[in-house]
Amino acid sequence: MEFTKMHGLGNDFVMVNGFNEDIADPNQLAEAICDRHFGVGADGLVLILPSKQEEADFRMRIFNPDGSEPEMCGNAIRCFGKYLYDRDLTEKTKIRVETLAGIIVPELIIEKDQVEAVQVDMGQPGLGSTDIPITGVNKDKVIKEKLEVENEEYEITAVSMGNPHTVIFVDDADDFPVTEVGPKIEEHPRFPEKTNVEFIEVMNRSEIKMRVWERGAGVTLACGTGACGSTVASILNDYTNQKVEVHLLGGDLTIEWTEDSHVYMTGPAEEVFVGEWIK
Ligand SMILES: N[C@@H](CCC[C@H](N)C(=O)O)C(=O)O
Repeated sequence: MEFTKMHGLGNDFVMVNGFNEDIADPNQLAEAICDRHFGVGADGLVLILPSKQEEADFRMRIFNPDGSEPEMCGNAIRCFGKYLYDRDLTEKTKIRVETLAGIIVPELIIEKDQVEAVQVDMGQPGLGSTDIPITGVNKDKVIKEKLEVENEEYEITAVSMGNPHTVIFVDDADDFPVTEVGPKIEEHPRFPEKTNVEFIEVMNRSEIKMRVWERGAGVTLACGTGACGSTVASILNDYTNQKVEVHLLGGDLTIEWTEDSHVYMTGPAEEVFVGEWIK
């Protein structure tokens, strides 16, 4: 099976062209191929597929390293756009991609026939408690909600970008024990579908610093949907303006929540190598 290794700000993916390859068990393949010791090593397996819906050009499926299938991945969809363009699989630069979070639209920013960056219309965030979903509260916005975790109480803001995000504002993101607190919140019983967890330090009204614990993946260098969810959470709490530079361990993303209530994400996508999986 031929694959391509790509990344968006160090959030790395094994990309497989499902037009050519028949993947019988993608959940199992994701666990094996994402393993950093016995596999290729990645934060996710991404399948490039024909769309099932007429309104979409292609379909993206993404699998976490634990084999679970999330609804969406922001860094992967930028890689998805670059993959299609570089292999002449489309002439479009604005591509409608079917995902479990609905149709998402990456737009390629091309300079000298190279994909320099990708701006993605990530759609409208879900703000209600049933959108996230989170139990024990019935509200149209989940802001400054108390969450008991063992003997600690955290104040959370929760946002859905198709997938669930729980945002905690901290004084010092670099110093925060992400690997200790992240998994406890990911698996907290109030999140029936588990959750991604973002730890956010607000630097000023147009910059935030983010560290993330991803559902099904653990610590990653960047999370696109997480950067979008965290920007929306920062705006809901009136900590920032509508357009924010998000500083992640792997680099920066520009996120804007515009008046049409859609979230736009702009950032890079890189190809690293191609290979053959022989297992
Ligand atoms: N890294 C991704 C998000 C991948 C899915 C996530 N782990 C989940 O389970 O929801 C991104 O860039 O958005």
